[in-house]
Amino acid sequence: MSNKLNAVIFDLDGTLVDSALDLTATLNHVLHLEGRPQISIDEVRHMVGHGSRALIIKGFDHSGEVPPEAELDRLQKIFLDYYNDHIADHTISFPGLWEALTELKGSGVKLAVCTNKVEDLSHKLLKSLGLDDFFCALTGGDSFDYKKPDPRHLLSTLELMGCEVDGAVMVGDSANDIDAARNAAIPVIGVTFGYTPVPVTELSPDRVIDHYDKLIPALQDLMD
Ligand SMILES: O=C(O)COP(=O)(O)O
Ligand SMILES: [Mg+2]
Repeated sequence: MSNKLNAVIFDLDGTLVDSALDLTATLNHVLHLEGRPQISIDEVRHMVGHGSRALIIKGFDHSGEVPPEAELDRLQKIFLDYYNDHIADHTISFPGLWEALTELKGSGVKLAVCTNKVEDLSHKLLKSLGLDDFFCALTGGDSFDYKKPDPRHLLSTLELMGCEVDGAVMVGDSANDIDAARNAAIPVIGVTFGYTPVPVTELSPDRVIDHYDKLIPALQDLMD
């Protein structure tokens, strides 16, 4: 790998932002409308990362039958409408993120977001949190016919950034991020504060950080 860092691609939920409260409230809104019991934030934390439809399926599976596809279409629409209105009620960026992004961008590294969340809503969330200006590209779960863990999701994001695999690093919280990066031959940093049913260390990312003040040292370490 080149020893010059050119691009850092971040996952969104559980990596850049702590969105579990708003995702839980949205899922509970849909469950309530369907007469299902509510679900706790700790359970939802283990269900995020595969997009809203997967979250709805896991949420319903938790208390009984998963609705058929046509019903899921209707429920996903309700979910996305409600989430659109509550996307940043409680969602915040993780500590130290702002400082790390400022330093990276200031040193000429291109930054992007690659998430399985819907692209429009991801833009809206970053804008609501004042983070959108840091990123030169954002791709979502509906941007292409493929999404993480498919490596093409990362490779297409890099293409939009005008960057090569060489000199790029992925930062993520779950297996989808680590698998996508591995399959794209991009080194990956795992964050311990995100949403994953298994500890991120068990997924064997190239480096692990527990706070954004460790990001730049970890990136430098990877480039050595
Ligand atoms: O599950 C989602 O909606 C998105 O999750 P991600 O940002 O971690 O890819
Ligand atoms: Mg994530």
